[in-house]
Amino acid sequence: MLQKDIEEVLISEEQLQEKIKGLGEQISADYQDKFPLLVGVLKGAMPFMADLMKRIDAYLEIDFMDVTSYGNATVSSGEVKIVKDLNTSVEGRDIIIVEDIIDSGLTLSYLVDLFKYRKAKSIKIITLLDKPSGRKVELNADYVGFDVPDAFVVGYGLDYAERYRNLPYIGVLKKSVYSF
Ligand SMILES: O=P(O)(O)OC[C@H]1O[C@H](OP(=O)(O)OP(=O)(O)O)[C@H](O)[C@@H]1O
Ligand code: HPA
Ligand SMILES: [Mg+2]
Repeated sequence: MLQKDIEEVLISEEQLQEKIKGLGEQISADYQDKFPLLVGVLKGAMPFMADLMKRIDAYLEIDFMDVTSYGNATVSSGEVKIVKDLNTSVEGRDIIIVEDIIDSGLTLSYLVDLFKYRKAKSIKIITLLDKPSGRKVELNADYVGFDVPDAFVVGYGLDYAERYRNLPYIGVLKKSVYSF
């Protein structure tokens, strides 16, 4: 049913799980002697966060922030709004921000500045997808799953107008779905 709106499957369910296993192993090794706080950025990062945390073999805590800047559009409004803040203090903590995608970079640069201001001890970024062609501010992740081309992608947490988050793979949306 949903598949009729998809132009092309970019990353299959199997490819996603294989990559996430590898990312989990890297983080396990890097944080063996630490006690990181994983901050999932809602709503998009929810499936990635759930799968990733199960692949990390280290003591950790999780928390979530809900920020939004796209609304129902395919380009960022440029204004990042906090819809829900953390319940946990970040002061003195090793923070790992967990994102589904870096596109313009505006969401993450806002969060990195916020956590610096709140005196985090260290801040690292893990993103499942990176779209370098979309960047409006300079920003690089410490751990990246896959680079994606200059197209609006959906699935595995990523939405268009709140839909398609429940697709189990990453796909490119048909242009006819959002330009009419
Ligand atoms: O690098 P950027 O251009 O800032 O784009 C990336 C952000 O945009 C999307 O979130 P969105 O604001 O759509 O909220 P959502 O996760 O609830 O869909 C996505 O999930 C990232 O958080
Ligand atoms: O390509 C995208 N798809 C879904 N959400 C997004 N948020 C930024 N870029 C994207
Ligand atoms: Mg969105």
